[in-house]
Amino acid sequence: MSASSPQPDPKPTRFGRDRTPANADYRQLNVDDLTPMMQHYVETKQQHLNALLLYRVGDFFECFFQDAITVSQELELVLTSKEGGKNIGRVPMTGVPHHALDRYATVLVQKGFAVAICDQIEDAAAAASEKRMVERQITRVLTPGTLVEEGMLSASRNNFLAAVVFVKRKWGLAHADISTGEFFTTEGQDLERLAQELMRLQPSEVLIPSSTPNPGRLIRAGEASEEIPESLPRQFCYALRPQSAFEASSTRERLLERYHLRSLEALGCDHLPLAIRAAGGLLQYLENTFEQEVEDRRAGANPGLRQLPLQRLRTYAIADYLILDAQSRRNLEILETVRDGARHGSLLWALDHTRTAMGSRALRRWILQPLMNGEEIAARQETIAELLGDASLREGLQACLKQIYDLERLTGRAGSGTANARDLVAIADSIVRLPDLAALVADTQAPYLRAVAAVPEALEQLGQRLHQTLVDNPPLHLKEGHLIRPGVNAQLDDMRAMVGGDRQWLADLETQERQRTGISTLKVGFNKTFGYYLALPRSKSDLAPEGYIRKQTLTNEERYITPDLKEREARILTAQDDLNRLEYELFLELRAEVGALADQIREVARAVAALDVLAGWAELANDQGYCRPQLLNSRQISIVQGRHPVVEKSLPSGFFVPNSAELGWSELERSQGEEGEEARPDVIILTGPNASGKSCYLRQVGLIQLMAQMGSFVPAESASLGLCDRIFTRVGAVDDLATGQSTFMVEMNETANILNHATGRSLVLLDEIGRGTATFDGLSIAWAVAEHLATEIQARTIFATHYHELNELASILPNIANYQVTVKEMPNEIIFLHQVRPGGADRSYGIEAGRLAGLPSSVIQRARQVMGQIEQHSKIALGLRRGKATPDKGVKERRGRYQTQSPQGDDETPRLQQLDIFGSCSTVNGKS
Ligand SMILES: Nc1ncnc2c1ncn2[C@@H]1O[C@H](COP(=O)(O)OP(=O)(O)OP(=O)(O)O)[C@@H](O)[C@H]1O
Repeated sequence: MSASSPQPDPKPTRFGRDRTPANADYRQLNVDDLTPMMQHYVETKQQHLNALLLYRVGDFFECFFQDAITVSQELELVLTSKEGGKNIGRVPMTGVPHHALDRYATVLVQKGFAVAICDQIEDAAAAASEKRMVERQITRVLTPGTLVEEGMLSASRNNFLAAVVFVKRKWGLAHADISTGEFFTTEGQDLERLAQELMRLQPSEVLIPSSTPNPGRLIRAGEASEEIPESLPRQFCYALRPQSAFEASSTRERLLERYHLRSLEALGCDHLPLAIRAAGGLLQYLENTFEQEVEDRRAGANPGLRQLPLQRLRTYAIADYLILDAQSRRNLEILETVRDGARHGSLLWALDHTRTAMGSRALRRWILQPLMNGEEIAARQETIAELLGDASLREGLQACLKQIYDLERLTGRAGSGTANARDLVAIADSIVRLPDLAALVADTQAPYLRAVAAVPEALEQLGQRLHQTLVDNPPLHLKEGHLIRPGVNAQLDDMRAMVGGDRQWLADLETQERQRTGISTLKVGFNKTFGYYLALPRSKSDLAPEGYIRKQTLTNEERYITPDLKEREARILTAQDDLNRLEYELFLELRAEVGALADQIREVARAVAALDVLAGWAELANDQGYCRPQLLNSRQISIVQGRHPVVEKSLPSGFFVPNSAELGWSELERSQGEEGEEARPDVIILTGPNASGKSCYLRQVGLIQLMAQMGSFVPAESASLGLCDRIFTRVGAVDDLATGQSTFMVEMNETANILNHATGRSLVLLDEIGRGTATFDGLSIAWAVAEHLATEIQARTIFATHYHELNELASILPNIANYQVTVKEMPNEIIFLHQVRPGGADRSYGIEAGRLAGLPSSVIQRARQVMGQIEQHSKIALGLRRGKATPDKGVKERRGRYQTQSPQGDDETPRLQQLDIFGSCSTVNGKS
């Protein structure tokens, strides 16, 4: 039994033949036979059929019937039983202690369950004295996508709830994070795009219209269901909603009403019917699960309606952002590494120099949504440039940002009525930093710096008021006083003085009674059961004076009360209750004031978060020597001496070998057949030995392009980059056992996806296509894919391969060039230079790698023999060439630019020497 689960019932649960506890299904029981509490439980459960119901009984939240079985299994708690009523017998039961509710509820929600919490809303003693059942109410329904509670959320990522609607291949998608208030909607044409967008958002819960008789059901991640279209990813939790929730006119009305508008034009979605339906359906769900009247008679004051803290709906277009599909995100290790799924070693890790939780969430969003708009990119770049040029401004800002708490989420909790006093103090502590931030940026120019240059007066006043009202370190509990400073409210001060007087009387009583009885060890004490008492050691109990009424006997102590003491006690306790109630009321007023300013606070919070990201990027650019890329409206990709942002960071300083890249044959050149300075290939065939750095190079080009479109500076000496609409990668090959697909099929699916969706504006990074099948099949496919990309799509492509035969393509097609990663062959070893140079490699040194990996020498020897024979006898039929790909004369001449230089070209020796000096070149035998 878990230490924190309730005491087992002495009577064990009866099990049926199938090992299911008896009476697990309350629908098969006669409700009238149930005890009153069980009847109430069942009534409540019937209103929340799709949630697990946690029902407060004393110090525990308990579950009964089938929920008890599920919860005990999911949380590994002991399943016990409780008497259900006359003729009923025992029903399954489990439970968690009330103080551990959040922890257990979080686990259930993370596992994809909805959890309804039914709490006691009055003091149990009051109900007991009137001999009636204590009143309970559903106080919160938790679902994966509707959390605001601290401790249930990760600070560095959004918790999105999404809603989708479809009409044939058209779709609408809305998403919201109620912990930060963000709310977005969009619509599109192609279901594959919808899946990509969901993969970007990684929502915790997706609402989907359904015509089942049981809408509201949650389909947990990975669970099979016919309700979910095949094209949608299965790794999310889906909540089935009735079709009516997404109905066109009611969703429009709901949005108009929410935002007090006459037309949705102001929200930018008036012309997007599916975006409206998705947003309206999402809003309805939130209103149902989140907005409700909260009553709590224990406190005397009523927190009232829990508001839904949503910001204004924002409409966006998928085409406004560079598309990076899930596969490419994975291959480029954007959020986590492929090997172990760790953040350390990912692009996110390399780019994260933020100081606030809001900043770290914004960073994640920006990384997943690189821009297509040159002006927006320029605004970010300008801010970085200004911060880069002024180290003291940057450091000052970062020091100030460090002291700003998570204003977005704190404000969300204030707006929704779930914030405690510490949350409000944290808001105040953050708001009072804003003028410092504004002062620091007073003389700056860049847009993101100007955005924090003025602090709204209302916020400054709010910060002061919060500080003046709340004590510095308030307790977590709101209903036990000690929240409000003296001098804030005259009535409160009077009450405190009165209680203080009575407490002094008690303190004096101890001294008086010690003197009167002559017992120096006499004490005045308090406990919850008996209230105030006078305590004497047992050895002195016969000295107890007249008038002492014995109340309790302990091993070493006798406890007494007196009529005077009881009278004072009644006064103190009543006054203390009144005092706590008044403090709570004052707190609620204050919280509502913060809630009323939520929009303004969040606007500032957004600006702070963006600045935090950019200040971090400026720091990174400064530390790592990044440059400001020039963004162009052409197909050009020119990177001079580029580096891989993550590999570089993981190697000792100076070890990474920079490489340049030129891609993107311009239309002008193509039409004029010109050979100017600008001539660049569309497709690079990249060859080189195993472990020479091919994958690293192609990833580096992709990451530099991505970083540039995020608005960041990039690891290069200089870069001129045309905006990309999409980056595709196919790197490595793994079996997708979960979907039953072989390595080769996964590879082909991904390749098909690229060929079907890439455009002339895309960047395609292919690593070893075709290696998962027989050599000739693989080579033929690789050949055809490269040809298709160069001729049909003309996408900028880097194609890393060990099929050296592909080097032939460059002599056929004008926009293909060969590059290789060079090595230096020594008598007993190969030195990796990691330099990308024009020309094609003719060896992979795979057998060398095998030798150094420890293959038996007999195997190595035999492999060399076999290779010699194959090289002698095999000839790849180059009849694979396509007629239309025959190059013209101009092309043959241009080809020399890419091909004639040998790998052992002029500048190789100096590089080798330089590497030797720094000891940075690696060798296949691992020595440097
Ligand atoms: N430019 C570079 N400077 C320094 N080290 C590098 C560079 N490029 C790659 N490396 C190092 O070489 C290792 C191997 O690189 P990479 O995986 O890119 O090789 P590869 O050519 O793709 O190999 P294979 O063909 O076997 O897949 C990397 O882990 C990295 O540590």
